[in-house]
Amino acid sequence: MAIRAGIVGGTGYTGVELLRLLAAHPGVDLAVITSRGKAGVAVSEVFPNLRGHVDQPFVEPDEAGLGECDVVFFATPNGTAMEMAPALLEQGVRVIDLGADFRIRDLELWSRWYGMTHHCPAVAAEAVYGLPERHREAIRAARLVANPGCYPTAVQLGLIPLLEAGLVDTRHVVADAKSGASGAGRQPRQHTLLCEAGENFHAYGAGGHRHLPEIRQGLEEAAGGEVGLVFVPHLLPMIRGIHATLYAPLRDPAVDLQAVFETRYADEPFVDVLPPGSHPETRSVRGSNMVRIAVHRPEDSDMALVLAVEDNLVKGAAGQAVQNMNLMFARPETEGLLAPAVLP
Ligand SMILES: NC(=O)C1=CN([C@@H]2O[C@H](COP(=O)(O)OP(=O)(O)OC[C@H]3O[C@@H](n4cnc5c(N)ncnc54)[C@H](OP(=O)(O)O)[C@@H]3O)[C@@H](O)[C@H]2O)C=CC1
Ligand SMILES: CC(=O)N[C@@H](CCC(=O)OP(=O)(O)O)C(=O)O
Repeated sequence: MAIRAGIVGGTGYTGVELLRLLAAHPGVDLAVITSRGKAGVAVSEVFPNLRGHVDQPFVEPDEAGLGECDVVFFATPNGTAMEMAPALLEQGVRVIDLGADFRIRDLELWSRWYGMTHHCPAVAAEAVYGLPERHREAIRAARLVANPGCYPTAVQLGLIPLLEAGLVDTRHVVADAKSGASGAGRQPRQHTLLCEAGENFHAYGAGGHRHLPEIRQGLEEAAGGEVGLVFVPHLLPMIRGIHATLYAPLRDPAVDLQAVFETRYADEPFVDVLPPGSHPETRSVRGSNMVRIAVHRPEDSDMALVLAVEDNLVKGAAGQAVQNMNLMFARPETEGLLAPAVLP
């Protein structure tokens, strides 16, 4: 039987990416797609790429029959899922939140970074962090999955092989990451206008970004202890893609880094460890659920240097959410996610 899926926030960038992936998924029936602003309008009228694939209308989130779904994805701003998820869970609906409401276990820390009081702490306590490469078995059984953020996915996948194996001096880890402008969402904002973001490049959040506690939580779990992390995001003048350059001081510079990464990810369908000396490009993953990783030990340095690329809207959001849904509903993990990247 097909999985009846609902999407809250179908008019945003992660929402339309979910629609693109789920419309082509053989095991999914797109039952409910919500928008407050476009209720009654056909999805394909708003998104012409979906004409002939998703022609049904958007509906209001409150009259949406979301309770009739098997799974509901929240592709909404932070703070929305925590309002609506408890009632859905009570009705037996499984929930995948693409936002950050359930990602951080320490809710005081969450409140400090997100500027809100958590609406449902008891529900938050049962959420499973949806990074399959770390929590596959727990995701299969989860009622509520906290889909990781876009930067946290790339940074964690780039560093966990080193941290799990205890190879790094964890006091001084640096994540220098760059994102395309779709990472900021579809709401118009001055800094993502073409004339502001085009022909321009800058860091932001250098003094502290809300992904810092999320990344640190995942890295500390992998390392089994504290990790001193500096994380600096940058806005790239392109639409999709994240490139993370990760610096980790090695305890033993003689370790075979290539073998460590190849062994750790040998069975991972969506992590590609590139041959030695490679420099992954964001366009090699554009539109695909793959993360590509290269590991270097630069000349005369005791650092491991990891380069990781992903599509922020796919493995960084909607693709990972579909991967999690596949696990939760005992479907093949890669179902609907194997299309190669779009190039050029
Ligand atoms: N963009 C990215 O690369 C990534 C984003 N994320 C996270 O995913 C979530 C969605 O991001 P993104 O798609 O970029 O955001 P957008 O701003 O592009 O879209 C947000 C969507 O949510 C809907 N919405 C807004 N407020 C509410 C509400 N109160 N109730 C119901 N629906 C609402 C909007 O539709 P309408 O107003 O019509 O109802 C719209 O469809 C965010 O939490 C974001 O942080 C995670 C990883 C990557
Ligand atoms: C380029 C850009 O602006 N990116 C966003 C990250 C988007 C995201 O994934 O954030 P959450 O899911 O954690 O809200 C930012 O830095 O705020």
